[in-house]
Amino acid sequence: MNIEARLAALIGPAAGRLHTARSRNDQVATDLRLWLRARLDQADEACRGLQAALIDRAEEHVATVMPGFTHLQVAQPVSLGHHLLAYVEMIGRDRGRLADCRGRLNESPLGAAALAGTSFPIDRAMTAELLGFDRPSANSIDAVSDRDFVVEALAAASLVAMHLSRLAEELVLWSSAQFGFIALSDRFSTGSSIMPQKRNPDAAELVRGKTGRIVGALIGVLIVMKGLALTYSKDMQEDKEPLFDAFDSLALCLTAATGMVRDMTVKADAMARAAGTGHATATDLADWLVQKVGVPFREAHTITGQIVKLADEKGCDLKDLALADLRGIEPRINADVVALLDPAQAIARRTSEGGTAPSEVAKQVARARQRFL
Ligand SMILES: N/C(=N\CCC[C@H](N)C(=O)O)N[C@@H](CC(=O)O)C(=O)O
Repeated sequence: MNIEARLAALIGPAAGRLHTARSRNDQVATDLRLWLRARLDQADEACRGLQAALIDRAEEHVATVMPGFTHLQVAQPVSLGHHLLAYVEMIGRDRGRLADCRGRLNESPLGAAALAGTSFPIDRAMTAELLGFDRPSANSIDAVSDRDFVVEALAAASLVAMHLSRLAEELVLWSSAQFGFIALSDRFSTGSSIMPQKRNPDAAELVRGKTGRIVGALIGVLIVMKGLALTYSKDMQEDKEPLFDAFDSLALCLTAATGMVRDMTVKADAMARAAGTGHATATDLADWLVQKVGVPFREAHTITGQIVKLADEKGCDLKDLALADLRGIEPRINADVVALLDPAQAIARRTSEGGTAPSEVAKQVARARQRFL
């Protein structure tokens, strides 16, 4: 209506012809699809940038040993590069979802008019093509009624944000004094107004926090839409604020995550030390007992459990026990086991496809570059 008024001021009554065969109902549905299409493309590009940063850092740290966790308890040693590539896969699926959403939303509602179509002899295929849509929408009532493309985009954005939030949580943990695995750069951390020693991982915390906003936007639009009889109702105007906010927040989060990954200093020594605690190679000992001594896995599990208990009593890690201590519990253990318990050797053995051995992670890096960049 504003454009029409401005045109009237410029060219006079002929401006009144502009709205022929149109309604705000098909116009707003068209404009929103055009806007969202551009933002989905930007989000995809930003995801690709994050993948590039993760792949570069993974390549640098193919053989950097760190503890892998389950239940946030030390589980088995892994390669840091392997861990970072896990996020590359997640963001890769996110990009697939953004692309699926783009494909489905790229139909032109223009010409649906208010809801029933129009008696004017318009060419919907021509306007669809001029606006870069794949085709005109098939049903004029559907064209002005639904905002499922908004919900779908917000769902895809929520999944990206959820992945970024998990990455951010790890950066928060890893940069703490207790972990000491990384240092975030000054660009992405701040001091405290009162405690001079502090470096707070603000940017990572904000990524985690903004994820709540983005998921909130998804739930908000779903709730707006769920009770609306067809076709257009003014309630649908409430889709804009959460949608715009969510995509602004997502862009910020992707920029911050990419910067943090590129800038972070990896403290490989601290990671290696941590991988040598928590008896991270206990599974390797149990597997050796199965493979070399021939005991059933359950018995190997029990023997290894007794050895772990002994290490706890002595206040050391499993890998630091003397051979005599190991043999005191299981006499069939021999000197081969000493090297076996080294975390670096533990990762090197896990050569199964997609596994954590540096040789395998190097292959994953090369494949990820081909698939995503
Ligand atoms: N008021 C209205 N549509 C407004 C759509 C734009 C709105 N700002 C939005 O974002 O949904 N619909 C009228 C038709 C019209 O004004 O074209 C109706 O269906 O009665």
